[in-house]
Amino acid sequence: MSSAPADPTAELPASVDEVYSFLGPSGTFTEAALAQVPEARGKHWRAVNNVGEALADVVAGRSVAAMIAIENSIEGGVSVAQDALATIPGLRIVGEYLVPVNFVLVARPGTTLADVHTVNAHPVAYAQCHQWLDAHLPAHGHLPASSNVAAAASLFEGSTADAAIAPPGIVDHHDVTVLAENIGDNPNAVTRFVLVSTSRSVPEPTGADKTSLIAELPDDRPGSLLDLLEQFSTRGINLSLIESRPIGDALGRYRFVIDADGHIHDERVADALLGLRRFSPSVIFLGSYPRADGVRVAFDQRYRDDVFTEARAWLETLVDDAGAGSASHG
Ligand SMILES: O=C(O)C(=O)C[C@]1(C(=O)O)C=C[C@@H](O)C=C1
Repeated sequence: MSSAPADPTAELPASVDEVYSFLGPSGTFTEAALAQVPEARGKHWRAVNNVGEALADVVAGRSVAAMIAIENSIEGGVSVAQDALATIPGLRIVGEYLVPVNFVLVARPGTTLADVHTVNAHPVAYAQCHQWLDAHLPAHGHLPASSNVAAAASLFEGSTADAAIAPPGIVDHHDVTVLAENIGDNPNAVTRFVLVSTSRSVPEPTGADKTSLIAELPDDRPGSLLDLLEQFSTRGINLSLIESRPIGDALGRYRFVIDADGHIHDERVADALLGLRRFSPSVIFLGSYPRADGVRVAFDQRYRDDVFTEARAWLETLVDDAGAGSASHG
């Protein structure tokens, strides 16, 4: 699945810049996402057990960056990742990667579908295979796993599960029997991954960029969410994602996870951030980075950089005039 599979026995490199953390073991979709990062090629890939451990590596300086799943086209946002980005200070998204995901049902050799009572699977993968499971194993039980590859590996490590949901490439890693192929509800499912670091330097704008933010509403009143959305709509900014997550301190309190088209170095995006900052009690800037699909989203020409610059120059003219005691009304 990946060009540079992790080698857990490899010696730890001298510098932390050489280490990338990812959800292991080798063969996961997360590893396939890391394989898309040119800077990670030839470096040490540290396989960890969950998103929290991957991000803790970055915060503690054990790795330069961590690859984490953030959104699936069927399941939506990966809540554990969204919540971690909202609560762990200092994290920045520096890249976005897409991996098509499809799944097989595997078992120990000799097992048939009729023998399967319990299925081991990562919760995000499990949620993408409901239709097939309901149709073919309506009475099965689910045993959660830390990753899809870990689910398959556990079949040989004393797991009580009879089968596991895994990536098709699992046959290269374990001596499993494939009981069924393409068991995902949607053959075109895609998972979006992000590379997270603590670097304060923002990737250069490419013209096809995304800005990720997490913001809270100032108060619980009619129109509050509309006020938040207006910060973007009045600057001609499209949102590709907006999801609510409970803040966790009381019922009915939410924070909003937002992906906006554009880069913080785009005048319209910077201006929306200023508006958001004035309005919201908590704005987390998670980063501006190139879109994985490279799509340059069209926007209304009234929100071009030079239109903002020209308007600011006009404002400065007014201030100069006023200072000289001859305010212009032009
Ligand atoms: O990377 C893997 O293979 C995983 O098991 C994790 C994960 C996820 O966390 O969303 C990745 C992609 C799939 O959508 C399902 C599970």
